[in-house]
Amino acid sequence: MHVPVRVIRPQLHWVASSPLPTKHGEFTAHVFLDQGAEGGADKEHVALVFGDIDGAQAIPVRVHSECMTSEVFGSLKCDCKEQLEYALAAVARAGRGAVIYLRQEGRGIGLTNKIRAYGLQAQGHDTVDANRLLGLPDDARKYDIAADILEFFGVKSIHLLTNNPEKVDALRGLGVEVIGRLPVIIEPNPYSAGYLDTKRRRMAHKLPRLATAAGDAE
Ligand SMILES: Nc1nc2c(ncn2[C@@H]2O[C@H](COP(=O)(O)OP(=O)(O)OP(=O)(O)O)[C@@H](O)[C@H]2O)c(=O)[nH]1
Ligand SMILES: [Zn+2]
Repeated sequence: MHVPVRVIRPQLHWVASSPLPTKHGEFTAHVFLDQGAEGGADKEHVALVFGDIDGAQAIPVRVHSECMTSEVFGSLKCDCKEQLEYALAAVARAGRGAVIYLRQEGRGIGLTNKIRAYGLQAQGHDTVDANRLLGLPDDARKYDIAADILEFFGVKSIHLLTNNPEKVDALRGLGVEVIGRLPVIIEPNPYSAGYLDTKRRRMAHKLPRLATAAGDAE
């Protein structure tokens, strides 16, 4: 059987797609093979597309970063899984849009380092200081592949589902026309409250101020 592959750029290929029914409706899952990943390992990024987005303007798009701990294991330490669910529902409700799922676990430092950082957080350090104690950047993510994927689909302009203004700036810097930002606010729980507050205070995320600082040890 001939398996079609489309080259987006030398180390980024569209390699597969299929309808994917979800509890939010039927998406089409597209897989993009990234052979430019640092350390040599290939990465498979996913775009979940709802409706016809070719040439689309002002559609809702979420550029989401992998978080195995919450999305697979149900960790309560962060809001990632609920943000992902929220975004899928919002895109389906809008009738067209996309969720781009990038395999940059732990804000790009990888699972091993994220778990090391969690170990430091368990000793009382916040999410920013934990990364720094490991000699790692606060945020090591890149969004060039998301920009390439949007261009591949012919998307003209988007509303970005995020609380992170740096993500908006990064995508704009890569040539994506981001018309506006749609907040993705998830109610904190006792384990995530300190983390979300740190994102508000130290990472400039547009999040509501905490009523109390309870659970602040992250
Ligand atoms: N290094 C590190 N990464 C974390 C931690 N908690 C969650 N992450 C990762 O953070 C990434 C998500 O980034 P966030 O800062 O939650 O949110 P964002 O994507 O910048 O902003 P939103 O678009 O509003 O979600 C995922 O890759 C998670 O695995 C942590 O304590 N340390
Ligand atoms: Zn998370």
